[in-house]
Amino acid sequence: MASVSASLVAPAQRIAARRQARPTAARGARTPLRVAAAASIAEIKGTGDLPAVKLTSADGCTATAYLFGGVVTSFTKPDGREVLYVRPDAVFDKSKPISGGLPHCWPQFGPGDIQVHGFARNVDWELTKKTEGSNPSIEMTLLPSDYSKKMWDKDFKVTQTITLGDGKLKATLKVWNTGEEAFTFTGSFHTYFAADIDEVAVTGLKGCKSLDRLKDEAGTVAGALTMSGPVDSCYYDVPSVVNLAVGGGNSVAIESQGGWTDAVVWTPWTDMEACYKEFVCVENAACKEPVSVAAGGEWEASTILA
Ligand SMILES: O=P(O)(O)OC[C@H]1O[C@@H](O)[C@H](O)[C@@H](O)[C@@H]1O
Repeated sequence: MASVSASLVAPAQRIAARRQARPTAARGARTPLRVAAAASIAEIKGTGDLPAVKLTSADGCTATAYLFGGVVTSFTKPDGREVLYVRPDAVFDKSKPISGGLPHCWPQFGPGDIQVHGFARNVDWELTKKTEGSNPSIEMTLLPSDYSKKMWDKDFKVTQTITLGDGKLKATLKVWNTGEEAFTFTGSFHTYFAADIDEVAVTGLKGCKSLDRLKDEAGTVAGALTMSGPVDSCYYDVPSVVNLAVGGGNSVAIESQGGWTDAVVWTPWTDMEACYKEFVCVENAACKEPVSVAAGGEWEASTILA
C-alpha cells in the first residue's frame, strides 16, 4: 500500500526509506552534514485508506493526523524517535475510535450520561485550514450531526489545531457555544505515550490532590509516580508542565495552556497483556468540575509535547 503514512511502517523500513531519500553529493563536493527537511503538509491515505494529513516541519519533526476522530497517531522528533503510541488492537475502519495517539475526550471525559469519553473521537472531522511554513499547522473542525444530537443536543463548533516544529507538537482544542443557552462539558487530550512501563516516572504533580479511580480513594501526590500495577487516577489543579520519563534516558515535557486544569494517568497493566509494557497515558484534562460555556462563548486549551 504505497500511500500508507511513513509513521506507520516498521522502524527498519523507515530507516531504509530515510537513507534512500538522502540526496547524494557529487564526488568531492562539500555539502553540509545536515540537510534541512522540506516542511510540508500532505493529504494522504492512512491505514484502512482513511484520510489523514502528514505534517513535516523544517527541523525534521513529523506528525500524522486522521480526520476520523481528529486523532494524531504519530509525532516523531528530528532524531526519528516516536513519541506517541498506537495500540496493536487499534482498528482503522471507523467501527470504533482509533485506540492510541493523541485523541480527545469530548464533550465528556466519563463516566457520565453519554458514551465514555464522548463522541468527538468517533466521527469524521473536516480539514478546514492548512497553514504552510517551516512550522506547519492544520485545523480540523467538528460540527453537530444527527449522531451527536441524539446523545448531546447542543449547538457547537469545535476545532482542533495541530502545529509542528521547534521539536514540539502543539494541539489546541477550541470550543464555541453556538446555541442559545449555556452548556457544560468535561474533556481531555487522552494521549498515549510510547514508553517502557518499568521506566516510567511522572514528575511535577507533587502536592496535587488526587483520586484513585480504581480504589475510589482521594489522596495527595507524594512524589514521582512510577508504575507497578494498574493505575487510573485523576490529579487536580496541576501545574502547567508535567515531565514524563519514558525509558532509555528519554523524556517528554507535557505542557498545558488555557483551560486544562487537571491530569489523568492510566495504565491498564495486565488487562492489556499484549501491550501494557509499551505505553502509558498521561492526559491533560478538565474533569474535576464541568466547564461551562455561555451562549456565544468559547473555551480553549492546548497541550504542547516537547
Ligand atoms: O478508550 P480507551 O482509549 O481504550 O481508554 C480507556 C481508558 O481511558 C482513560 O482515560 C480512563 O482513565 C480509563 O478509565 C479508561 O479505561
